[in-house]
Amino acid sequence: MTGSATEQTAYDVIVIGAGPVGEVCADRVHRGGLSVALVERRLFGGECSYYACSPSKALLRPIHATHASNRVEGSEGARIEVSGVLHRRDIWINNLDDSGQIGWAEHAGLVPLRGEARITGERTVEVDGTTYRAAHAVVVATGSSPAVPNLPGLRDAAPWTNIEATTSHTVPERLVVLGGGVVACELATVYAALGSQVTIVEMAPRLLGRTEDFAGEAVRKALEEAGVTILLDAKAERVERPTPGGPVTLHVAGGRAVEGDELLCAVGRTPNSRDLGLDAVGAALNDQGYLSVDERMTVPGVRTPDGAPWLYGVGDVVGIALLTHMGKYQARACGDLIAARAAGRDEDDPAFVPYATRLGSPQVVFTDPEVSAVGLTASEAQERGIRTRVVDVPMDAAAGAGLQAEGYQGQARIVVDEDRGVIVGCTFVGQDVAELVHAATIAVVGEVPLTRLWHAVPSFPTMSEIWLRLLEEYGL
Ligand SMILES: Cc1cc2nc3c(=O)[nH]c(=O)nc-3n(C[C@H](O)[C@H](O)[C@H](O)COP(=O)(O)OP(=O)(O)OC[C@H]3O[C@@H](n4cnc5c(N)ncnc54)[C@H](O)[C@@H]3O)c2cc1C
Ligand SMILES: NC(=O)c1ccc[n+]([C@@H]2O[C@H](COP(=O)([O-])OP(=O)(O)OC[C@H]3O[C@@H](n4cnc5c(N)ncnc54)[C@H](O)[C@@H]3O)[C@@H](O)[C@H]2O)c1
Repeated sequence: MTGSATEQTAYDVIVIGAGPVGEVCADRVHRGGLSVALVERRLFGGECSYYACSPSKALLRPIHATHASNRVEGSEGARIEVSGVLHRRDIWINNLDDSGQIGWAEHAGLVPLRGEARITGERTVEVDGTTYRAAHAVVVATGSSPAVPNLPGLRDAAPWTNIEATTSHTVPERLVVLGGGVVACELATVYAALGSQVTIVEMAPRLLGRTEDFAGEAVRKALEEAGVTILLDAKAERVERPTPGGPVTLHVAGGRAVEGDELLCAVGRTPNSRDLGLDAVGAALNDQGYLSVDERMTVPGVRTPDGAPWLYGVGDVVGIALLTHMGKYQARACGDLIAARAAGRDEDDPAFVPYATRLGSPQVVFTDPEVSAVGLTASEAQERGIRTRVVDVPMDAAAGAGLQAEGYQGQARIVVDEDRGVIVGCTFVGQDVAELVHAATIAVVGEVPLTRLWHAVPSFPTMSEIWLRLLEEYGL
């Protein structure tokens, strides 16, 4: 605690938003010896813990386990039990009770404050009418919300977003999904397995547009085999829901109409950057509304009269990588930097710059097949002018994949920078490929020369032997 007259309302640092990113940043700052207030308007733990990562993955795991079991001779017959799957999800989101998360914050030495925060001046934050001062820094970690586009009739139709789709206790008979990105594909996998008749309406020509083409194609094929109808190149035009809670119709360009019992809107995110008072202190938002920060997660141009930076942004609200693990990476770097600056220590330590994002963030899409990838796709590497060589190998080239499932299907790709002899991108598609991506991340971020990587021998008979096959195919 700093100061005396304002002793009850002053902290060294105030972190706004207690999602995973805000929590990690606050913890890191506190470990650096500073007092921290952590403000949350909804649930401590954030979107990720209650409406995004945790519930979606809790719902998907039984589906993956069942499919995996049924693909192995001798263990067929596993089946989904809907009530068990939903119960497991409820346990993972603690029935939307955040007391455990608040307990963690208190135990970690943080001061949790419940309420809506707004920046009202230099290092000053108001929370539901009470003003708090930060001696050193304010961190904006307010995350993002589901985007709901201005499609005629859409808002009036009360569409589901990830919030309803991850917490529902009922399974709609027919679910229309607007969008074909990560949220759409994962939640279509869930609801198709729970028994819904699912239709995906995506305006682009393919699913999972940010991944390698073969990944989106494999997921499309698998979803169709699971009974999902997929409309690509489909421009949604308007929505009708004459009776609240009744059937909902999505009209698509060309005269086609799709009817469902619920409509899930999964077309991206909107940063929670408005109504925070950011303009008044000189912070800039980019054209999509994300808070602009420099490479040290510091908001440029916002300084104390002494010239000290005091405003920072981390996580979804800065829009650099909308992923929990990448936000937490920013939070660790930012929290340590704030503590160093407060102590007058050297701020040039490279650890304060989360530079690995530039090389490409790792991501796992938990569809079946899974897609795990890091770094650049082949076309992104070519667009950057890198002299690339693309190496493709079917996943069943590794004996471990064949053991994992009868008739295992999947593909692995590395994108090699030929001038430097290092991998700049890697994608795996197939059952259980999630855990393969960290080795790829080490290769990409570590910029490990292929000639050195050749000496990293994968164990027999694991799926990791795909690395050996990729290097052999490359010519090593
Ligand atoms: C369905 C779905 C599944 C996902 N699955 C994954 C996954 O498997 N892996 C992965 O890496 N990423 C996943 N993501 C992305 C991930 O959820 C986000 O990247 C992550 O939640 C970002 O964390 P954050 O702390 O920045 O923001 P959030 O989790 O959004 O938390 C921000 C918090 O700030 C609070 N807040 C906002 N404004 C204020 C204010 N003015 N005052 C006080 N509090 C405020 C909000 O209430 C919220 O609790 C998924 C996203 C979705 C939608
Ligand atoms: N497993 C994971 O890591 C995971 C899981 C879910 C979400 N996320 C993160 O959350 C973020 C948001 O995911 P998302 O799926 O909402 O967004 P997204 O940007 O990944 O996909 C949105 C999709 O909606 C389509 N679209 C946009 N407007 C449309 C319209 N009017 N009609 C039809 N289609 C339209 C786009 O073409 C795109 O394919 C992602 O950036 C992702 O990184 C991560």
